[in-house]
Amino acid sequence: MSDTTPILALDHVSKSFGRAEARVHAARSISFALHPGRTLALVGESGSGKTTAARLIMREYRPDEGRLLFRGSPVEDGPLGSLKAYRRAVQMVFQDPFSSLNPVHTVRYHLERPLQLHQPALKGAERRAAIAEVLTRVKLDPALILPKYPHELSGGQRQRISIARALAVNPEVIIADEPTSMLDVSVRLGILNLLNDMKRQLGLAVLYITHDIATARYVAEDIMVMYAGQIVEWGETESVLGNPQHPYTRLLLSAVPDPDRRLTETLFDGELSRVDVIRRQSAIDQSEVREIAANHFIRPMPA
Ligand SMILES: Nc1ncnc2c1ncn2[C@@H]1O[C@H](COP(=O)(O)OP(=O)(O)OP(=O)(O)O)[C@@H](O)[C@H]1O
Repeated sequence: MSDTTPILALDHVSKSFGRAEARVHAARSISFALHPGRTLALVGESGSGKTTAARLIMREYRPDEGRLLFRGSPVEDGPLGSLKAYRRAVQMVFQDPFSSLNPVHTVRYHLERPLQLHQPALKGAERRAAIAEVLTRVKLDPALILPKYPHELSGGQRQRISIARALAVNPEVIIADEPTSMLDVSVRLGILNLLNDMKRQLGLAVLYITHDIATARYVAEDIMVMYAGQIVEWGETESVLGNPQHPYTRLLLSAVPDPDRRLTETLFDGELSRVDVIRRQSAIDQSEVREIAANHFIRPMPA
C-alpha cells in the first residue's frame, strides 16, 4: 500500500437498511483509504455492499457509525465551505452513462453546469477553454461533440462525457462504479486506459468498483475484496491475487476461467460481458460461500 497521506478515508463505517429481521447490514465497520495517483479496486459479488460504500462517500447515505475523513478531518464537522470543497473534490462516474446524462440537454450544458456551480468566477471565455481542454483530455473533438445530445452519442462517447464532466471541476478523487460494465466490449479497454491516464497525469485517487477481477487487475494498484458488507481481504493487487489468503477471494478467483489470460483477449472476445459475469457468480456455490464467511476470521484493516 501507499505511504502518502490519504485524501479520503472511511474509518470503521457501518450502514444498515430495514428493521428487525429484515435488517440488511450493507456495510459493517469498513475502513479504507484513497491515495493520490493510485487506484483502489473494490471487488465483490452482487449485493456485497460496493455501491453502498460509494454512496456513503458521495454522502447520499449517512453512516450509522464511523467517520468519513477528507484530508484527515471528518467531513461532517467542517464549516459549510469545506463541505462545498468536498463536493467538488470527490466526483463520481456511474455505471450507466445514458441515464446519468440528461436527454434534453446538450454535451455543452452537461459540461458548463458543474463549472458554473463549482467555479462561478470563471468568465465565459475561460469556461469555454476549460471545457475544450477537458474534452481533449478524454479524446473527443470539442467542435463536433459540444452541440450533440446524449442520444446522438455512442455508449463509449457518453462514458467519456461522464468522465469529462467529473474532470471539469478539477477533482482529486474519482469514484467509478462499474464504469465499463454497460459498454460494448470493443470500447471497454479505451475507457479503462482513459482512467489510467487520468490517474497518472492528474494524480487522481480512484476508487474502482467492479464485479470483475480481470479489469481490477488492469487498473488498480491496490484491491479490497468485499463480502456481505465486510472487507475480507485487502492489499497490493498483485500480491492479493497472486497469493489470496481469504477463502472468499480464492472462490472469486476460481470463478474466473483463466485469470492469467491477457485482459485485452478477454475483453475483445466478449468473455467479460455482464451476462457472463453474472453466470460465473451464480456458479459459485452460495452455501459454501456462507459457510466460509462464517468460519473464517475477517482480516483486520490497517489503522
Ligand atoms: N436503499 C436501500 N434500501 C434497502 N436495502 C438496500 C439499499 N441499498 C442497498 N441495500 C441492500 O444492501 C446490500 C448491499 O447492496 P449494494 O447495492 O451496496 O451491493 P453491490 O455490491 O453494489 O451490488 P451490485 O453489484 O448488484 O450493485 C444488498 O443486500 C441491498 O439489497
